[in-house]
Amino acid sequence: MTAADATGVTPPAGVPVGRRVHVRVPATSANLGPGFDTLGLALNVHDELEVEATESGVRVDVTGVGAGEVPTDETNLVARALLHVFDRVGVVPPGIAITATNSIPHGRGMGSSGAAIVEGVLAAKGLLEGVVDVSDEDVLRYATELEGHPDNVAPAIFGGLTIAWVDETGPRHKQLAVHRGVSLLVAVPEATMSTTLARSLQPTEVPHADAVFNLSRSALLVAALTQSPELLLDATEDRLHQIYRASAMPETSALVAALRAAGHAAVVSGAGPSVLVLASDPAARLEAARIVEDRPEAWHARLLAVDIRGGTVEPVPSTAAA
Ligand SMILES: Nc1ncnc2c1ncn2[C@@H]1O[C@H](COP(=O)(O)OP(=O)(O)OP(=O)(O)O)[C@@H](O)[C@H]1O
Ligand SMILES: N[C@@H](CCO)C(=O)O
Repeated sequence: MTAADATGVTPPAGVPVGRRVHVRVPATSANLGPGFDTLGLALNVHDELEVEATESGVRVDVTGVGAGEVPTDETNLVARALLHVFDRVGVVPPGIAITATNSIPHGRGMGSSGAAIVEGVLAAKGLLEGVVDVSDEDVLRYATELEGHPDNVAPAIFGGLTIAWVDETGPRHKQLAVHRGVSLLVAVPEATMSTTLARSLQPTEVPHADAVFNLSRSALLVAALTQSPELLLDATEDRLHQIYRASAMPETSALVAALRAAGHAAVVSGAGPSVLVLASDPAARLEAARIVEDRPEAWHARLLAVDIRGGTVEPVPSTAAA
């Protein structure tokens, strides 16, 4: 039983020490050309982690991407997201031990920060099972509060293609299945690009004609990705973000231009510097991969698929003797 505090309000019971959850979250590619801060696609590259409620403190062990680079205390982005949820639901957090095995490249435009945030939020949801209900809509809300825009976190949570928007109630989403003819290529460079830097290059106002241009292309893109892949080249044109960021990533800009000149629907993936190609058939994807490999710069051409499952959290049975 939980005792009432001095105000007479009964605080929620805490999370039992020893409870463990397993979390798996996909990489994402946001914007998809014209859908700035709106469209996103989940990719079949995943971070996985185990999170345990402990007596005290926050400890993070990282294997794979980010090992030796990201913080291993409560300032780690996954830990921050987890603690944010406890704060929002008004439950005192237990100690936390996070063991992460990461595969999503950082700062490349494959949604690593959005994935890390969703990892922390889903871990909190799993640890809070039976204590406080955290719905899928809450997961989207808490993740967007930290990421600042919903276009990466929505596909990381729900999988597939997502349209995300924000109204007076908070972030919302619609998930869609991608046409089976669409195949994906992501060209990943050595260089990184911080999303914060990329966003600082955006103007606060754009010409009305450019806004109309992007409205038409983003509406068309939803049709192209779900029904009519032959329209992908026209549907991935953009005037709202890529031109403003091009000077910060000239090699990305040159690769997008070369691929598009050869008829491939290439766009900057997220805030860059990776390039996403939405190919309308597997042969076109291989031709695009050859263009990527022929560039003078070092690009890693990754043939990927759409993740349709989205982020998951599962309880890990206790190994302690009953
Ligand atoms: N698994 C993780 N654990 C801890 N910190 C992470 C993790 N993944 C990403 N980060 C943090 O997020 C930063 C990258 O975020 P940033 O938004 O700049 O790029 P991105 O999310 O990879 O790309 P984009 O938003 O364009 O898709 C990393 O440098 C690191 O500080
Ligand atoms: N919509 C975001 C995606 C990257 O986080 C941007 O382009 O800034």
